[in-house]
Amino acid sequence: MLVFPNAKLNLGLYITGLRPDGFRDLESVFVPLPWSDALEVLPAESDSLALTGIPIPGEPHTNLCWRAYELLRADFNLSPVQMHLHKIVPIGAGLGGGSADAAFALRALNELFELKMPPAKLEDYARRLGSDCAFFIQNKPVFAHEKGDVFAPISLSLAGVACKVIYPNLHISTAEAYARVTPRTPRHDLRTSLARPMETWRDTVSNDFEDALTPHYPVLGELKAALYEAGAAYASLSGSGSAVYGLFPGKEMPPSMPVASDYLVWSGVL
Ligand SMILES: C[C@](O)(CO)[C@H](O)COP(=O)(O)OP(=O)(O)OC[C@H]1O[C@@H](n2ccc(N)nc2=O)[C@H](O)[C@@H]1O
Ligand SMILES: Nc1ncnc2c1ncn2[C@@H]1O[C@H](COP(=O)(O)OP(=O)(O)OP(=O)(O)O)[C@@H](O)[C@H]1O
Repeated sequence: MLVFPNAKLNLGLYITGLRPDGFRDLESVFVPLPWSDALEVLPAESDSLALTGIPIPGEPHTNLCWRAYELLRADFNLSPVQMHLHKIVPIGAGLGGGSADAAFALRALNELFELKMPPAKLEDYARRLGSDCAFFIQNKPVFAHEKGDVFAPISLSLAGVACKVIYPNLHISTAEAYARVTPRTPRHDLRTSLARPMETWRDTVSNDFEDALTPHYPVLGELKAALYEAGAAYASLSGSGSAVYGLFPGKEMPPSMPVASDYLVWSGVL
């Protein structure tokens, strides 16, 4: 079975409190971004995991796809599998790429072994692998709160909007990013702000990681300014960075922009 784990963007992200377990409470809207890895999962004589594409730090058995398989194997009688992950989505980017691999592995194994788990059950497994993972089980725009793994439906859709995402070849660790932010009450209600025209989001929709990280990584501010300069109606850091995106509604494609040769860029329509 071949699946294509896609990335996500965060529209607004507010870190609202510190939880007793040391994690933060947050509020954000997640939307799928069609920048994808490729993951093949097949029944096999013996277990194996092949990794190609962008190198992933860590031992293969700690890869989130493999951890997804081990999580299910602890509860179900699964035969060996061979997995092949071709990594395309940049790592440490705030795009949830590793989390998507884990969630798509759970979904693929559910189908392959006919486990018949409903989405809510798959989300429970996904939460055990990372805060971002559960989003990718249903993979549609949602308002996320608590640890970012509890969802409420939202009517917003960015379908058809031109978008550019720029990864400035900078790995920002999620834990490091959270450590730099002091939780606070959001200045604006996120869902109310997002219901207004996109041109107003610049003044009312923000990502708390941006204020905390930009002084340490000025390139984040420079990319955001360049996206506005190129005509974006809204531009922001995604998640804990370092990817920065711009939205260009009404355009068939985002404008071309010169960037350094070691940056990774996704341009397309959501
Ligand atoms: C920044 C976001 O991408 C926004 O969507 C996510 O919150 C990150 O989710 P993730 O990469 O799946 O993160 P996890 O693997 O669960 O956690 C990595 C580290 O981030 C911090 N963390 C994560 C989520 C959260 N709600 N509070 C936290 O404080 C913790 O220090 C944790 O050890
Ligand atoms: N399939 C995978 N893809 C990416 N990272 C993985 C994967 N499996 C395990 N990891 C580990 O997770 C770390 C990346 O986590 P990190 O949270 O920084 O990035 P991410 O999952 O790509 O996206 P985000 O920045 O949105 O959380 C890597 O350093 C690697 O050790």
